[in-house]
Amino acid sequence: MDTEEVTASAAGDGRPADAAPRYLSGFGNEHSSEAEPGALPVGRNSPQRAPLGLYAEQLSGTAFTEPRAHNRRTWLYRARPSAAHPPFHRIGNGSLRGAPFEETEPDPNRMRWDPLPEPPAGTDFVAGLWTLGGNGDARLRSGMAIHLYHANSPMTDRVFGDSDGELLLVPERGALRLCTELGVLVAAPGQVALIPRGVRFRVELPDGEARGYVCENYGQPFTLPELGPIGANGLANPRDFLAPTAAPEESEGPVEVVNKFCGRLWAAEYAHSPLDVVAWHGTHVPYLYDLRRFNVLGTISYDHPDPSLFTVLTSPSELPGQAGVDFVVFAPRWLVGEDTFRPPYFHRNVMTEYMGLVEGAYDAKAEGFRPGGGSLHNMMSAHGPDRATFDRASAAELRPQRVDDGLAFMFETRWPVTLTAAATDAPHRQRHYDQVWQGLERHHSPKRP
Ligand SMILES: O=C(O)Cc1cc(O)ccc1O
Ligand SMILES: [Fe+2]
Repeated sequence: MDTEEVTASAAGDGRPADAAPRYLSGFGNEHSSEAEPGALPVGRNSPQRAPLGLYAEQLSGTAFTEPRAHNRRTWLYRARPSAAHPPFHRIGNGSLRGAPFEETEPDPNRMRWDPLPEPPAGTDFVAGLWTLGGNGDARLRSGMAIHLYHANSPMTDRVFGDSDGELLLVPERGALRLCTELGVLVAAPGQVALIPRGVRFRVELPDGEARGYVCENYGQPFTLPELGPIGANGLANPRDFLAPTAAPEESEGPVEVVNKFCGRLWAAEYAHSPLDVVAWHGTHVPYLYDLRRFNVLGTISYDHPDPSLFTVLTSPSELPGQAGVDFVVFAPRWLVGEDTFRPPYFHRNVMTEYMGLVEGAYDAKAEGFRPGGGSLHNMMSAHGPDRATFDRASAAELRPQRVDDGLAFMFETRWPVTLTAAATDAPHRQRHYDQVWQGLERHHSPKRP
């Protein structure tokens, strides 16, 4: 039996329950699932002979010795051990890059991009990955990378696994059907999915085409932020995170297993599908989260709180409060602040902010920030409302106001982001982004004492 099964319709993705994958609810749980009764050993992980002739295999996402609260590992019971494969050989990286990022000089300028252009026909998820930039070093398991994807073809006879980090997928157009070693997750725009480090998966495209964003986190696995004085509830609620249930694939090979290892792609031809896990239990699991389930908190008196209040997931670093990367969502909410400039304020931030837009518009930008596009405000760069937004919000009548015309998000990282050459030179980079802050007039002349 699986632990606490729920259906995707309970997850609110609008799909009929019978066609939907079955999910397990909870964040960080010791989940378990078996596709056939008796496949999961009882009372031990490594019996002399695993049930049903399966092979037992441990997948460790954290060091064996990490504290219990952080430890992540999963036991897999599979038709063939992952070890049964020929050597990996290098394959082309396409537009995918990894840290350290050294193709360009770190640039303090504010940047904005339009959505990725159409890919050539036959582009699958892996081929459709395009790296914008990042920081840290995958070899030191530290830092992060920002990728976008645009794909129009399902992955057939190939699966992908990332040794460098976990992948937070943020669909913007078209759902992703993620067939993973632990089962199936369907992530539609408005939802996010996380594939843990090393977990292999294939991406199918139920809508024929898919576009979105990826945060590749080389550092400590994403976890829920502390709630401090907020109390025991709020922000992203743990039970809204959904893990898959075992869904083994039968297919014999050949299957190309693509492995991202220290920034480069390698491949080995397996003679069987590596998605052949019949049962599993553990904590190193993929999950799905519906951003509209986020419990948005904000002021009920005055001023604009810092967007840390919108943190869905955080990857802590060794410095308290300085995340390797935070995933932050600007979900529909009410604004009621009295005598308050309500949109995001002008600011310069030691943390680096990459923003993307899943749909609609964002309340700091009147135009130019498009769904599928993105902006980068690197360490200490000055940004905030564009001129049109400043003028509008400074004059607005301050009634309770619902902001529900968009879904924006931010990857906020402790270290500056260095761009790839492709991102710097991209035809879809907006060359005149600075102009959105032009025309902010002087309204005051300081008086000399
Ligand atoms: O720059 C941005 O739009 C993100 C952001 C939003 C906000 O409400 C406050 C600070 C901040 O960096
Ligand atoms: Fe900002």
